[in-house]
Amino acid sequence: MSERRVRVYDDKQSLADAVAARFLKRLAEVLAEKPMAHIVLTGGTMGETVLASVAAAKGRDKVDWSRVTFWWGDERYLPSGDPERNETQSRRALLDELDLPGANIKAYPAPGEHPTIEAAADAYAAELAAAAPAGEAYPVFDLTFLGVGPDGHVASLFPDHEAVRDREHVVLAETASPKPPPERLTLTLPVINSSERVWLVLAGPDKAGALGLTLADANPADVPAAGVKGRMRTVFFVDAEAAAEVPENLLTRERFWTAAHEVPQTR
Ligand SMILES: O=C(O)[C@H](O)[C@@H](O)[C@H](O)[C@H](O)COP(=O)(O)O
Repeated sequence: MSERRVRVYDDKQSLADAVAARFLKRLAEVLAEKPMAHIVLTGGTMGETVLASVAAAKGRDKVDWSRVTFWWGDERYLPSGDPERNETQSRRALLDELDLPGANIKAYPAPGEHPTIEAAADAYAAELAAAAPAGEAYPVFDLTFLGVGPDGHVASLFPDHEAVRDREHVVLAETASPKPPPERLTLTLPVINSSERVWLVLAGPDKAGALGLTLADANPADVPAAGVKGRMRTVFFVDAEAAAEVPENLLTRERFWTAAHEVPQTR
């Protein structure tokens, strides 16, 4: 039974630090149960801020990162190494600091690697299938991170765009993104929702409307974040500004976790 929670923190930095601490703890719990964890990262400033907090976290090196595979929910279709690529930003914030085999970083193709952007989407779908359990199209994602745009978009699934309604494909090309750059690759909503847990991380007053509509169960075609539902848990980690339009009874107000939540050793 999937449960939806809203956890509110005073400000953007304590939000990012708390999500980072929870991530390391959750990762240790996953690795106590299975040989490889599959994590889906997000682009955007909050996604990057959370990764920077993980990089700075005391418990970071207690994790056996060789047992973690990183995917992305979407990617800007830009040349490899472009500073605007989600992969570049995730590497800079965290991944390049970890003792992590390159094969564990599952980057989307860049322009030129395939004849078309649609072929690039198919190539990433094939990579997901290659890492999947027999007969499945993609791995079991233990945790998917998502940022949320002011219009309620998640990954590169934008309001009223075809991709947000698609239930057939695993990866799609978006060629008219209202958020630059226009060309992107994205997981579809069913694939995002196949995740055991989805954590949406939002900060700032410009997200209050989207969060309010999401929690009021708006139509996902209009507010894609409203269509997000992890198999076990869906948690919105937000700062006080983003929570401004959420009814108090839906909020769990938290202070940043204390060091009491140590990260168990998995190395
Ligand atoms: O490629 C991207 O831009 C992201 O995947 C996108 O979905 C992002 O997460 C949201 O736009 C929120 O971005 P912010 O956290 O910067 O507001």
